[in-house]
Amino acid sequence: MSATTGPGWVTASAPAKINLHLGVGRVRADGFHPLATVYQAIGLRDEVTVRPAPSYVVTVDGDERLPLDQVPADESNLAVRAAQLLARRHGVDEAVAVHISKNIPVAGGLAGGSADAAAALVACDALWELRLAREELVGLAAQLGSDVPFALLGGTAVGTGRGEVVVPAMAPGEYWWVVLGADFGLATPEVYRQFDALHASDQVAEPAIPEPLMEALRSHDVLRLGHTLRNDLETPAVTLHPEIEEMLGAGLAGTAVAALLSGSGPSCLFLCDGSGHAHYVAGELAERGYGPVVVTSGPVPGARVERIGGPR
Ligand SMILES: C[C@](O)(CO)[C@H](O)COP(=O)(O)OP(=O)(O)OC[C@H]1O[C@@H](n2ccc(N)nc2=O)[C@H](O)[C@@H]1O
Ligand SMILES: Nc1ncnc2c1ncn2[C@@H]1O[C@H](COP(=O)(O)OP(=O)(O)OP(=O)(O)O)[C@@H](O)[C@H]1O
Repeated sequence: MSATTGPGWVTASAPAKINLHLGVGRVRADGFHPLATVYQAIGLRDEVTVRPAPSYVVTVDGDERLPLDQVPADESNLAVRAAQLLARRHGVDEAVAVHISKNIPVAGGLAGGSADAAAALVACDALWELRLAREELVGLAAQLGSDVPFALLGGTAVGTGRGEVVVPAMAPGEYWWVVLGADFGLATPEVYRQFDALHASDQVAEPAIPEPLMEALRSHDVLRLGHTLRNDLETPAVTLHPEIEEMLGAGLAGTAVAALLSGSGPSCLFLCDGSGHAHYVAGELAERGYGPVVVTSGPVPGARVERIGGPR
């Protein structure tokens, strides 16, 4: 199929994700770790625009505080891989130019590449007028990366398997977060390898979702949620980069309800009691020279079409 009608371009957005709980089990035979995680999509988001082009190309702009030159500008970019996978599966022989407007820290543990892939899937679905069911897109998403299905779903959700099996969770109300970026990145596989090294001689329990956390979410109890946040990758990440410990402590000294490493790091998250409190904590961090700092809230919806231009 090569479309000659339809939209001229499509822009989709995709949110960053955080893990309110990241329980990690012993590495599986396929090299992935079994997870029991609770994801939340937050307001910090990238936008991905696709338009027909003679070949696959990618351009990037966005928040100038980010190392935008570290986002791959070739076919290794996860958004391009998403577009190519969708085209291959549905017999589309048209290539697209992909433009990413980036706000999510790169290699920061906030699943920015996964967000871009999810946005590219929904944008290309609209551009090529495929109108696929969400479940079909979720199936493709899982082939692109463990975090990509959640980037499509959004909200608050429980993730199992290697993180790709996602089920919405009951979590009414909103939560306010301060996201503190680092001036270095962390490679996810390296952090998982460090987890393995630290647990080489332990019994690693099967990961499970803690009921007190789910109860705190159901009753929208911010203080209780703060007591139940946990990330099994925090110690491995701190072992690799001890300065993360200082970053986490800085938010707590700034009176955050709780501090947590985001995913595989190095971004740090501070749970706050409302918008005013979050802006206060962010101000405290910035005053002490920490940054970049972003105030955001969650949950928000997953990847979705924002604007459509055209016709061709
Ligand atoms: C840390 C998290 O962000 C938490 O949500 C994810 O587990 C990472 O998900 P992701 O970046 O989408 O990861 P993938 O692209 O699927 O895998 C990249 C690499 O991370 C490691 N990996 C990932 C997921 C998982 N459950 N176990 C792993 O060990 C593997 O070395 C894998 O080769
Ligand atoms: N669209 C993209 N945006 C950012 N990085 C990308 C993208 N596509 C591929 N990458 C590569 O993926 C690596 C990880 O980037 P990403 O920003 O997704 O990290 P992350 O948030 O730590 O990932 P995760 O939390 O999913 O493990 C980058 O170093 C980069 O080389």
